[in-house]
Amino acid sequence: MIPALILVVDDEPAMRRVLEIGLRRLGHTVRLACNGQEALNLLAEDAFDLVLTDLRMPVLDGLGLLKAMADRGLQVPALVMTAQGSVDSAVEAMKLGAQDYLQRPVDMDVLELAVRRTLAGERLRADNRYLKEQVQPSTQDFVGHSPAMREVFEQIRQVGPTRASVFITGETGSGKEVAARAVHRASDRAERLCVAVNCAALPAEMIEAELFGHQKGAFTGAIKDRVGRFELADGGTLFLDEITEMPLALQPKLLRALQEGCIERLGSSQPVPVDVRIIAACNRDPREAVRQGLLREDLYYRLNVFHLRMPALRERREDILPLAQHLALRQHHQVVFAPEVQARLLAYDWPGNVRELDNVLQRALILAGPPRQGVVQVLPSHLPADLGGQLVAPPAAAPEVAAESWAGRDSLTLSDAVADLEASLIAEALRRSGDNKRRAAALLGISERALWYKLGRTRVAS
Ligand SMILES: Nc1ncnc2c1ncn2[C@@H]1O[C@H](COP(=O)(O)OP(=O)(O)OP(=O)(O)O)[C@@H](O)[C@H]1O
Repeated sequence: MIPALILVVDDEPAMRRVLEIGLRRLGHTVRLACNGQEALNLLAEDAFDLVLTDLRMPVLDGLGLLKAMADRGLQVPALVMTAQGSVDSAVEAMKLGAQDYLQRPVDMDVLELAVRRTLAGERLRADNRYLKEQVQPSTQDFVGHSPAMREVFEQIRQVGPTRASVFITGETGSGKEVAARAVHRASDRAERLCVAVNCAALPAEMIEAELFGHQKGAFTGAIKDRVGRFELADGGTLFLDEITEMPLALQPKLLRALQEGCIERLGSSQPVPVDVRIIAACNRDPREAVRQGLLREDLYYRLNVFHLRMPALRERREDILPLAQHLALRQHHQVVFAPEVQARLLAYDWPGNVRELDNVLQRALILAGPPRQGVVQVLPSHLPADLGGQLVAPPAAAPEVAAESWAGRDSLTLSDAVADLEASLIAEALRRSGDNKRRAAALLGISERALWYKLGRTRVAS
């Protein structure tokens, strides 16, 4: 459990003392106030994690305190203590933002549970706030039908339930974060958080505080205590994306945290135990980064217990169309791709991988306009001009090539020439698709059925 700073507000000194002792025993730091006004003064001075308040008090009562907190935008979770039978005031308090209410006399076990639940809820909200800063992939969707992706799924199934650190490599946008979240979901930590940190997205000087948290006053601007992502991920998984971008000076501290299972917030020398599984990722060869002195070798070995390689999208072209459908559905669109669109999507090399496919699709959905009868038609004009156009269109050199071959021909009839050109394009499409008829048909911009028909009547060797 994370030790929290709790403000206890009660006008009865004996009750304050009992609560103080009980909460301290649970490892929390406790401050005391004897009415709402005093509480407000303390709230202005410190960053509290939780307020536990009585309702009936002189000067400013519990409801008045909750209202004043809301008016001042103080988002500290609050628990209220009510006298037995006073359900109305408990309801009133909940309406004013209290998380829960406890009946007096307060049972210490019930209090412990309520505090735990409230702090965990607050952690979850804090984590969501963090994660919203990043592109948050939908957690349940991990599409892949290709043999390469089936292999990835199998590896995740095997390594997921272990505690092993996983190192994911793969080109940008190939789905390393989606894979990391899938590993987390396949583990017995799935109920806890998977917290992501992109080491390249954060300024170097901020990474340390983000990871380890800080005490109030640890540096200029540290106006309150802050829990770091290590602590947020306690019991769960910490995903360190672009690990080779982590400042070299910080890497020994990370290694120590992994070896010792505890961290220290900046500005504090008190070790905080954390139970975190680490998944790291990078889109370059990590051994090269080690050779270049960007990634410490000892850290690399610690992280790379299990290596997972995400294949580039062009290595698994059969995933392109199902992924495109899936990404469109994510935007709540049912789509139909014109044959030429399919061909161009399949022919393109996707250096930005699934993310680039997603971008192309979002653009296409905008250009395609609203759905008709629930379906969006994506046409070639909705794709960027430079996307995959090179494959199906005959290359600029084609006329000369054709002209040469025409010279020695017996027949100059147009239908024979067109049939020959068609046959050679079909042969090329089959070659490029590894004799996969469905993919070859898409490359040619015709239906698979039409391809089978043409194969039946042409001289193409399939
Ligand atoms: N197999 C997949 N199924 C569904 N969506 C995917 C898949 N792979 C990637 N995506 C989507 O593509 C986008 C990029 O994926 P992700 O962020 O996991 O890539 P990455 O390899 O971590 O990228 P980077 O190297 O830039 O950090 C996300 O929107 C993600 O949801």
